[in-house]
Amino acid sequence: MTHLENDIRWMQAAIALGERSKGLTAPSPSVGCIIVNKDNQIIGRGWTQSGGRPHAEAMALSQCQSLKGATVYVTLEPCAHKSNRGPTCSDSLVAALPERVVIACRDPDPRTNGQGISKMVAAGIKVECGLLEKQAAQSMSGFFSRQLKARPYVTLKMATSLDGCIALENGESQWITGERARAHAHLERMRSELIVVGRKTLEFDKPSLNVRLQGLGDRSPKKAVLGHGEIPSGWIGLREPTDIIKTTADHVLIEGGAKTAAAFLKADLVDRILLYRAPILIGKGLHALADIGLTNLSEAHHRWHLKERRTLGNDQLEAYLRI
Ligand SMILES: NC(=O)C1=CN([C@@H]2O[C@H](COP(=O)(O)OP(=O)(O)OC[C@H]3O[C@@H](n4cnc5c(N)ncnc54)[C@H](OP(=O)(O)O)[C@@H]3O)[C@@H](O)[C@H]2O)C=CC1
Ligand SMILES: Nc1c(N[C@@H]2O[C@H](COP(=O)(O)O)[C@@H](O)[C@H]2O)[nH]c(=O)[nH]c1=O
Ligand SMILES: [Zn+2]
Repeated sequence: MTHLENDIRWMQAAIALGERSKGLTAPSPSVGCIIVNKDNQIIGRGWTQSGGRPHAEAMALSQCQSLKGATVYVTLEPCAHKSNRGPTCSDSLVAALPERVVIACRDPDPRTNGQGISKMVAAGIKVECGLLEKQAAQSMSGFFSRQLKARPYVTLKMATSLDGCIALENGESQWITGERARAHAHLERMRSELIVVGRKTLEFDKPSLNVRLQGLGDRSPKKAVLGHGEIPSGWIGLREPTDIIKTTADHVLIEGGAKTAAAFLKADLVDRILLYRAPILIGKGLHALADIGLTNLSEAHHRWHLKERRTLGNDQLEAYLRI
């Protein structure tokens, strides 16, 4: 394995650690950190804890005796700002003095942005930034979206038939996709702070919108309804799609129906589409999307690119990111 391949492997592991707390840390990012000694063995692992503290680096550092000759892999630039909620990670790293710190993404938060790197460089630590930057930024998508676009990261989920329907004409939609696809969708719920459905879906499906995966029930997010009627107890009411900006969520999952999905697309608020497609035909049913205001076919192209494709039982999942 080359030096670069080795760095990539550890950074991928750090990204996977950060993903563990996605959905739990808002408004903080879910950072991952791995520390390896001079023999390339793991001596510390950390990820941002629930509520945003302790930070990933603090957790990983607490497991190490000495960082002599060590390399720290971290998905986000170590923080440089003072907080009464915990130590400043760049100061902690300067005190621990590893040989190298490899960072995926520079922190866009102005309290750190470059200052964490400068402190460590000034202390004589070799610092490299930019390894697997895109992949790491995707793992902290909600944080980057709030910092750079001042809104949460929005995923639209649709469970369709082969012919693009999400329900029969009479509204029946449970179930289109099979158990494995639905379990995967529950993992997506777990990584969100808020799930949104439209008023018709609320009335017709009476959905639970919780995480029904063994041991992960406490990772169920908040739920919201888009519309103008009464708001049931325990739900958040959204009068229009842009109301998600006012919530505390960094990752929002839109679970439909057709009018709600179209409303978020029309408002240009969708960053990612999860298309779960079952091998069934519905024919005269409810099409996945209501009007999105398209007047010209050329406007529809070059908006989405396929990021991932996988088989889940009998169903297919395609994940698309906005271009
Ligand atoms: N297979 C799947 O993945 C899914 C299937 N479904 C199915 O979809 C069907 C329901 O879909 P559909 O009929 O399209 O209804 P929706 O669930 O999308 O709800 C429509 C309502 O949402 C509100 N709404 C929509 N757009 C806006 C907007 N821009 N601003 C404010 N409020 C808005 C309105 O509420 P109001 O009238 O209060 O103003 C509207 O009546 C059901 O049969 C359900 O089973 C649902 C989810 C997923
Ligand atoms: N029909 C359908 C889905 N429907 C979505 O799931 C909601 C029901 O959630 P819950 O009550 O928690 O099970 C429903 O209102 C709609 O948003 N999802 C899928 O993965 N596959 C499916 O075939
Ligand atoms: Zn920190």
